Amino acid sequence: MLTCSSPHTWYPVARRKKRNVVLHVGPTNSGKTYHALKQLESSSSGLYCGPLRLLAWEVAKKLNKAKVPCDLITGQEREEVEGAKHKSVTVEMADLSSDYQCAVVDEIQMVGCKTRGFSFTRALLGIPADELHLCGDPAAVPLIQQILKVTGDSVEVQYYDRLSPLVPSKVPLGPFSNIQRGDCIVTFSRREIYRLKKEIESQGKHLCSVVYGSLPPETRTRQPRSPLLCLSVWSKLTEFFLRLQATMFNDESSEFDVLVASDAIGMGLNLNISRIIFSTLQKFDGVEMRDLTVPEIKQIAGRAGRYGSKFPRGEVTCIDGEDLPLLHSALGSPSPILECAGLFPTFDLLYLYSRLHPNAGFHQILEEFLHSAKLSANYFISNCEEMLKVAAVLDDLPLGIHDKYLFCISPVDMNDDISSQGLTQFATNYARKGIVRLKEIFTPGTLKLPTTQAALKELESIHKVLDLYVWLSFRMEDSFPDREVAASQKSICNLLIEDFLERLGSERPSRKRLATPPIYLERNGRQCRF
Ligand SMILES: Nc1ncnc2c1ncn2[C@@H]1O[C@H](COP(=O)(O)OP(=O)(O)OP(=O)(O)O)[C@@H](O)[C@H]1O
Ligand SMILES: [Mg+2]
Repeated sequence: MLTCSSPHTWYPVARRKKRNVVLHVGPTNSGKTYHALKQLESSSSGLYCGPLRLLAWEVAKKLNKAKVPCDLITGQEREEVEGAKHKSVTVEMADLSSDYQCAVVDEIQMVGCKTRGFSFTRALLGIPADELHLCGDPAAVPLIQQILKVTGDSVEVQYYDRLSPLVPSKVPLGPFSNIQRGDCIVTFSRREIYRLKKEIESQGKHLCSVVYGSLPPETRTRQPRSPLLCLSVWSKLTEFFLRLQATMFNDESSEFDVLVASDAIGMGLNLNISRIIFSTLQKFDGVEMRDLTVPEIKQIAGRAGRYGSKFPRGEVTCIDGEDLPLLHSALGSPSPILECAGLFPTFDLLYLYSRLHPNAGFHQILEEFLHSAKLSANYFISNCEEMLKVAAVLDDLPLGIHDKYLFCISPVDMNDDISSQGLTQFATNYARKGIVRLKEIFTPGTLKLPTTQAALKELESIHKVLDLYVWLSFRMEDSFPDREVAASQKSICNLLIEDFLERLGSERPSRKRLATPPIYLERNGRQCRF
């Protein structure tokens, strides 16, 4: 029986090194990432792993600006820079086969996340770097030290203090006329985000940028909208505008001086926010409505008053006065100590297991592996329900185990009929012909502006299918050759969804016609898993 009790042995390349691990820990806005990046910048080769696509972008931009050529790699995009020996990636994309002089894993407390934790654990155990810098919450220190006891690495902890004050307000926001330049209102439903934006803009004093996480990071442009126009250029344009808009809120001369965002902004980002205003301290977590946790409240609040920004003092408050006691107590409490880190078997391990059970299907292999996994107290097995559903579908197809593994970790939403049908179709066509043309499942140029909630939902599902195609095209380039078309249709989907949401029950504010730049961040871990 194979066990998961020694996951550090899954990564022999990293184990051949004695890594110098430095843990940079402290409150938000204390310079943890800054100091780790300084080391990265001065190294001959390096890797930055972040939890968000925009953070990976922020770091790539910073390094390139400092004349350190740096590639950007996320689940959905690759930008290679000539001569680059550095890479900035979303953590799921970390390449464990190359040697690095220096690597940074940001927001390392995410090892404890139910859905994405295993990717942080994989990076923690598997990056073969001489120097490994881990940035995050002090609550992760005992667990990381425990995990690294068996790796032979040296571990040093550096503590940091907040660089600029963060002041919880004694009073709630009050009327919306109290909104000021640099405010960021945080809420958790997309409908609420657009409602708040409309309410703020109807006061006639501010224009709002929008950031949320349920869609991938693309943004509206006011470019001509014909799907026939420059298909291959379209997705690059939206990517460009995302970045332009991400910097726009930071720009003092910009008219978009207020941000309305979901908790997708709650990690690491350095935006010019003066005050965080929680519209609520409750969110739906996919299963139930619950209060935000202490770390969530602290992370989100920590976006206000970033050191070096034009707001040297951050403030935080709520719309509802009844939320203030929870806000104050959370900001005054330490995060609970992390007990265990997420884990998911590597392909090599599953392959070995399948050799021992040659007649078993992939679903059975995965299921038995998960049942028999004996974990040390430091780990938990990540939630794999979705993957088991995919494995059950794939077992009817003549696919190799590596292909099955790849489809299983893809960003499909098996609870969405259209998305799961998309996956089945892609896998079937791939098994039959070895090549999957997009037009076999989707006709480009047929996307329409939704007029009902049902049509909106359908468009969101189509978006997921296109997203899946793009994801697969990055891993099986020859077999999924229509990436450009899929990516541009995906961008058009985003434009249409956003148009519908902005129109939802609202007239545009009379002050001026908006060219509002929404910014979508990734929050769904499955989006860029690998
Ligand atoms: N010594 C320094 N000199 C100049 N700027 C700094 C210094 N330390 C930090 N900064 C700047 O302060 C801001 C906050 O730093 P940083 O992003 O490293 O904080 P952090 O502790 O990683 O916060 P979070 O927990 O939110 O990720 C950044 O814009 C960073 O560039
Ligand atoms: Mg940071």
